[in-house]
Amino acid sequence: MTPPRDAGDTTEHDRADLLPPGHRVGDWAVTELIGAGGWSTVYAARPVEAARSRPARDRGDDVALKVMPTAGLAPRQARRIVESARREVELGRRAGHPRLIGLRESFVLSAPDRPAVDGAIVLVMERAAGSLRELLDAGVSEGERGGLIAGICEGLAHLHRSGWVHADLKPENVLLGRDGSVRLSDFGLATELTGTHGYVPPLGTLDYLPPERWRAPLGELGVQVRPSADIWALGVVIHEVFASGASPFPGATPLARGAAVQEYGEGRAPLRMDLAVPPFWRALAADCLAPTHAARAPHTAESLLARIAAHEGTRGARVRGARSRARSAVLAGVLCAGVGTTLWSDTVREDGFTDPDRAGATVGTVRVFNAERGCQDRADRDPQCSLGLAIDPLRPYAAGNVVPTRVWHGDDLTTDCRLSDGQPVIDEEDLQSTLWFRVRLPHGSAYPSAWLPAVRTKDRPTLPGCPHPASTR
Ligand SMILES: Nc1ncnc2c1ncn2[C@@H]1O[C@H](COP(=O)(O)OP(=O)(O)OP(=O)(O)O)[C@@H](O)[C@H]1O
Repeated sequence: MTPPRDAGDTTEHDRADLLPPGHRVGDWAVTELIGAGGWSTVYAARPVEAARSRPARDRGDDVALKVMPTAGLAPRQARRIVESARREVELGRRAGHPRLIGLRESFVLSAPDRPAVDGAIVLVMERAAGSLRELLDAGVSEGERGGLIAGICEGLAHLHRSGWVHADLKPENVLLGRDGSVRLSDFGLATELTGTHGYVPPLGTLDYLPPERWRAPLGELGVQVRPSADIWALGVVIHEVFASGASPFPGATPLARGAAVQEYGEGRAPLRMDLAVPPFWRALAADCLAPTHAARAPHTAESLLARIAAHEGTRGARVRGARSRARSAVLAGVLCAGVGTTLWSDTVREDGFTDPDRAGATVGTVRVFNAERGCQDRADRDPQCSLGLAIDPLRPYAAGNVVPTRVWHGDDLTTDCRLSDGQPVIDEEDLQSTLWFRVRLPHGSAYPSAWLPAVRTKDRPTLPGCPHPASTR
């Protein structure tokens, strides 16, 4: 919960705030420091009685104490802390769920001997074994990743169903039980929706703010947020889980990455995900990271969860089927070896695409160019190096507007016309073009033809202009 104008890191705490092991806080005795955020310090603690009578290894009743000091703060800051605690307590009371960290009680600490924490607000929470941030730092195993993301989605789906927006989703706030199960935490910014929006103070963690938050006006009630803001943050987290903690947005600092988010949001830069993110999760993250609220809104936590369930359900079957497919692929490779590299040069058209055999018809070839480093030398048609072809060249070139058929660097596509005033597309080298080529797809494809943006090829064959397509928007 860091002010957006900060660098996104938590501030250093005054050491006088820190409570030593054994210090009594209400009915609890501090056992160790867990960590500190911008406005609070979190300690592990156990019930005072148990601290005296039970062996250290018995941690069944361990709790986490979130201590939010108010002493010495300006009245506005103190009000902010009180408001943040109120939100946490309210949400804990009304929207409890196995995927949300449990809140046991809250009270104001009386500690006249320690003025730094006297009057602090204390939340007594279920203690988690760690956070997703710690797991990312240590390295998440491949087998854990899907389950973690599904757990986060379950928590978000419950929050959104209950009419709340978390508004500060990030790996520090994804806590993990001893069994690895997910518990969302830190509801200090969570807000209840009134209609389609909720309002939050102008705080948050820069790396997880969607493009629209960077220009959101600050009204009397705060800044407007919608559930799609949590979905954006989820997209960043998915990327981090699969790309060793790396953000999908380039930049050495949270502010620089924030600038990259804004460029992307304004259509001035493409979304560039790490190649380590597997295709299914890449597509899911891309939907979460749709640049506008409107494009993101169809991707609810519920719908993402359903997609994950279907994917995880078929994963076992796919792994089992992979061996036999690998055998078939070897056979297919042998059979195709003499065919050459021009794809889909067979005749036929049902859809208005020019029949190359027709007298006088003009067709050309465009060779696919993938500017992404590491993808040009690969011959294995790795899905992570594949490029999409648009369904509609008048709509944004993004997930949701691409045909299922993928293409790779070096593929030759047959094209019969060019459209000069399609949707502008910017490539990885910041070249922008509104030129598109209509290309034909192989028999049996879901669409008979699709559109290649000119930034994805170096070729400029002489072709007639395409009849202007009616947008499918
Ligand atoms: N119930 C809990 N059990 C175990 N660890 C917790 C618990 N609650 C918070 N933590 C950990 O304590 C640390 C501090 O949490 P806190 O909520 O104060 O700040 P933050 O989320 O890191 O930052 P900020 O709130 O300023 O955005 C975090 O690393 C968090 O993972």
